[in-house]
Amino acid sequence: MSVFDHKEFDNHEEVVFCYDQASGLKAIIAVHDTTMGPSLGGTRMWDYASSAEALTDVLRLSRGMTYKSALAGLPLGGGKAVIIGNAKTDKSPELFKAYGRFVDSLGGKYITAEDVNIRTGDIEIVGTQTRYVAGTESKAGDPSPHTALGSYLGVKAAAKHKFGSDDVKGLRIAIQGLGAVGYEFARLLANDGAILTVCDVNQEVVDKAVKQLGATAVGIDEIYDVEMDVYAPCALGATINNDTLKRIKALVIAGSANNQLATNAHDKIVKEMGILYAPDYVINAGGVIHISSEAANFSSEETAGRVRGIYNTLDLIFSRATEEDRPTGEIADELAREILAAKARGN
Ligand SMILES: NC(=O)c1ccc[n+]([C@@H]2O[C@H](COP(=O)([O-])OP(=O)(O)OC[C@H]3O[C@@H](n4cnc5c(N)ncnc54)[C@H](O)[C@@H]3O)[C@@H](O)[C@H]2O)c1
Repeated sequence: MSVFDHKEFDNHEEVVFCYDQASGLKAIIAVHDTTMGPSLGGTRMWDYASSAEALTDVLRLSRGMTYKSALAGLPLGGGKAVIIGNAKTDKSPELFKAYGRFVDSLGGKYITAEDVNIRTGDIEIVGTQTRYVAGTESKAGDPSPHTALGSYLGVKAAAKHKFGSDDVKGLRIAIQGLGAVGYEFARLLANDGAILTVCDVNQEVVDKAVKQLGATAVGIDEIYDVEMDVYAPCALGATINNDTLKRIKALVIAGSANNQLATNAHDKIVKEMGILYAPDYVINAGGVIHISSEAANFSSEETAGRVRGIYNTLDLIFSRATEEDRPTGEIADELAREILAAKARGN
């Protein structure tokens, strides 16, 4: 089957298959859309069962980056790359150098950064072969605090629409995952008087949240059953699915995780259940805003202002979804397409 007939093909501008025999590199770079600017998106390393699975992932993820950056108001397009391989056994300096040469061959159409299983150290090696890298330790650094801030503001915007006030004091928030983003997100909410229930596979961070944030700890499978106003997925993808929706009692879903909905159909299902869902790529855009500050030369004030803008973007999405009685994810996609169309027309 050709890429053009692939179900996830969405007018991608360029899809590059990268192979380097000496290092064993097998990667796919997908540049989805450069209407707004050069495409930016992380590189993911995953032991895909097949190259077809890798292609599906990179086509879908690169399209998501176009929408994410457009709605975050960034002068950047959407791209993404996947390296096919086992992150524990297949990484080598030669592999990342070979990959860097492929990134460089695109002449700046694609700027790469970290994603799942890729660390800043790996990107530093890529950066020895190309200047089209972002999110390195020596430049923008860790995006997680900005992702946490944007997600916290997203909860406030959702609370305003669902509960009539964006004050989170007294709101019962169930947080799944207390990692780089989740812990800071929890801290911001606890500071405002939210009542937290948390879980993580790492007992150390759970104990810390209990002690420092006054959170209640539950087991990783119990999180779906607790009494909550807001469910905040901050760990895994696809936790909003047919099974968990039978258990989640929240009226708001707002968290930092990527790909929260198991399928696109769950956008409509949560709406019909009366749950207000903050579309994942909108609420967690703080990270890409942070990383793009390097590629787009934003000052730290401008970056922070753009992260704060996530509140207004979600406010707009929630208002339009209510007025038109439509799912929030559908509205977010539509707004992103409107931004791209206006730019293409030169407005
Ligand atoms: N870091 C960013 O700036 C950023 C930006 C956008 C989106 N995201 C998304 O936000 C989520 C969190 O990112 P992060 O950077 O904090 O990652 P992280 O790896 O630092 O934290 C993830 C946490 O989830 C925990 N976890 C794993 N499996 C779990 C389970 N079954 N139940 C509960 N907890 C579990 C881990 O122990 C870890 O503490 C991810 O989905 C990520 O893709 C992160």
